[in-house]
Amino acid sequence: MVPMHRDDTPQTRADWTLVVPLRPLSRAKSRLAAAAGEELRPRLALAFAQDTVAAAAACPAVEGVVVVTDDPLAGAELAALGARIVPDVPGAGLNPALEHGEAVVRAERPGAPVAALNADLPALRPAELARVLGAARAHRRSFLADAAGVGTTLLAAVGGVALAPAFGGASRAGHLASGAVEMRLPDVESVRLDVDTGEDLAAALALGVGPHTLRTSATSPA
Ligand SMILES: Nc1nc2c(ncn2[C@@H]2O[C@H](COP(=O)(O)OP(=O)(O)OP(=O)(O)O)[C@@H](O)[C@H]2O)c(=O)[nH]1
Ligand SMILES: C=C(OP(=O)(O)O)C(=O)O
Repeated sequence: MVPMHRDDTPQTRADWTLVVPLRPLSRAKSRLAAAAGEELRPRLALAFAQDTVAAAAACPAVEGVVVVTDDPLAGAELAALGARIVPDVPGAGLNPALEHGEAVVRAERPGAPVAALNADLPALRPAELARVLGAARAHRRSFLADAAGVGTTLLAAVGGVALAPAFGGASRAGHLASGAVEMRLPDVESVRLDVDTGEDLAAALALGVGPHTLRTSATSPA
C-alpha cells in the first residue's frame, strides 16, 4: 500500500483491494496436522496468514487488504498488520465468505478492482504479487493456478466485474469453465505456492518464507 505518484504506470497503481479468507484457526490447515502436529497446526495457520497479509500490504499495486474471518486472535493480529477485518458468513463456506468481502469493498468503492487471495502463501513476495495484479488488469476476470496446477491461489476481477469465486478442490478447472482467464506468468512462484501439507511447507521454506512462518516453523518437525 503506497501512495500513488503522478508518474505511476498502470502496473504500479495502488488500487487493488485483496480479499483474504481465513477460517477459524481451530479448524484451519487440517492437512498439515499429520506433519506439524495438533499443537503447531493452528500456530502455523496464523503465521501463514500473517506473512501473506504483510506481503500483500507491502505490494505497490495494493490499496487495501480485507480479511474475512471470525477468528478473534487472527483478526487482532492481522488488523495489527494493517488489514481490515470483516466477519464471516456463519456456516456458509469459502466462496460466500469471499463474496461477502467483495460486497463490503464494492459497497464503498463500486469501481474497485478486487482479488481473492488465499491466506496460506507464506513465501509471498510483494513484487511478484504486483506482477500478477498488473497482468490481471488486461482481463475482466482472471486467475492464477496453485503450484500443483490443480487449485487457485488468486482470482481477480477489474472494476464493475463480479469475482464469482469457485474455490475449493480442483478450482483451476472450475475457474476456467466459468470463463476466467488463466494467467500464465514466469517468476511468480511465491504467489502460487500455497501450503497445505508438510511437503508444501518444505517447498515454501526452500523458496523463503516470511518472518512469522520462519519463527513458528523452527519448532515444527515438518
Ligand atoms: N472466511 C472463510 N475462509 C475460509 C473458509 N473455508 C476456507 N477458508 C480459507 O480459504 C483458504 C483455502 O482454504 P482450504 O485450503 O480449503 O482450507 P485450509 O484451512 O487452508 O486447509 P485444509 O483444512 O487442509 O483444507 C484458506 O485461506 C482458508 O482459511 C470459510 O468458511 N470462511
Ligand atoms: C480452496 C483452494 O485451495 P486449497 O488447495 O488450499 O484447498 C483452491 O485451490 O480452490
